[in-house]
Amino acid sequence: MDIRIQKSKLHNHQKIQITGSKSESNRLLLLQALYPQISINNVSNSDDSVLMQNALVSEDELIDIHHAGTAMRFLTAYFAIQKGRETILTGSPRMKERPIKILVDALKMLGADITYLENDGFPPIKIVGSELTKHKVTLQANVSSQYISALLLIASKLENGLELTLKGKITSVPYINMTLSLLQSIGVETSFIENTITVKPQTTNLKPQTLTVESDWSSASYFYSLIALSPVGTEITIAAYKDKSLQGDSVLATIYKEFGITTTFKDESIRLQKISNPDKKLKVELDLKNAPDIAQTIAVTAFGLGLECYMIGLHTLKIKETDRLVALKTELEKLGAQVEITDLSLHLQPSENRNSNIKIATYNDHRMAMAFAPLGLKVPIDIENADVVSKSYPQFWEDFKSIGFNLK
Ligand SMILES: O=C(O)C1=C[C@@H](OP(=O)(O)O)[C@@H](O)[C@H](O)C1
Ligand SMILES: C=C(OP(=O)(O)O)C(=O)O
Repeated sequence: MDIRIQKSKLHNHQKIQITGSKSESNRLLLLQALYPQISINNVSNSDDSVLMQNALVSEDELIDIHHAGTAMRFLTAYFAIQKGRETILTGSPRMKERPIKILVDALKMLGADITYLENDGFPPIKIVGSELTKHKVTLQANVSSQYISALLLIASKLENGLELTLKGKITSVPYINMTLSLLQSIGVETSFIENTITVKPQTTNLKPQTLTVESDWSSASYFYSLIALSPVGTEITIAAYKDKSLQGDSVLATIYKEFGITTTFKDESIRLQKISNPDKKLKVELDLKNAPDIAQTIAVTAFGLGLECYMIGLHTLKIKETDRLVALKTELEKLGAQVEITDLSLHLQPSENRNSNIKIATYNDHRMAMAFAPLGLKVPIDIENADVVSKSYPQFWEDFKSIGFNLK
């Protein structure tokens, strides 16, 4: 399904409810499978969380996780400790290009039995569940934090817990801290000192408890972009958010101040208001190693405002749903932008040039579709395979329509 966004204007003062964080949900679903005393409120209705949920209750040998990277990594660790069970974990063609060797090597060092079924270092993999008897492992931390979170999530079920030593510059740190915070909130003891993370084994039963997932901050980014591209005075309220978030993408509130947006927390909601237009000479400079999922949104906001934007810390973007650096450059250039990329950075030149009626390719990447949609406030635009949004935000187009977007 392609979507055409005609030139649109937002209804002011709207309120939108956003589904639970995909990252928090996928962690808590796995923890709930290990500790059934846990109940979860506001679980994400994203495809990736539904796939995670189904995989955890499935009794099939073959589990296909489609495009869900977090689920792929977390389930690799989960099935490695399901004693006596054989599981084949596979995914979409792109998933078979997303590396998993660092995690598989670490699990094997702890005693796991995992083999590659096609290409070394990549899914599909065959896992024979066993008791992992070792408890110390060192792994490279600069490729994806998901490998680290996967190990931490199963750690309290290992006989002696886990002592993880991280090598190299640690990437996407807030996601590691989110995992540790959720473990602590259910009662598991953890510590993170310098480059060593320790998780104690959980020997007693956890008490029954209900945890509430905060709404997804990466999804909130598209509303920040919308408000940034709207006239001064426009505002929107989105729910349900907390002042103290576990999600690193909550840094949006700080980043979008530069684009003239204020964020006010009230009654578990945030109100985004456009209070000024940024100076045309503004150069947006950011290191996004802690918040890689909002890079596409920010690049498109800067383009829509005609601003120069230089972002570093983007080394993980090449191994996500698509090579997001190449995808951003290709699609922004179709619209008239000038973009240079390296393996870890993107530089967008300032320009008022904006071609209209361009068809944006989405490369099976939900964030390509959602990041480019707000440009519909400036020029008519087509989004190819617009249903990719369901990977993290199935109601995305309904919500955009309800606040004034003219979609065909
Ligand atoms: O742990 C998580 O929930 C995630 C970690 C990040 O991945 P990397 O650590 O690979 O950057 C992020 O991009 C992804 O969308 C979700
Ligand atoms: C990178 C993402 O997800 P995953 O790695 O879980 O596929 C994302 O949602 O932007």
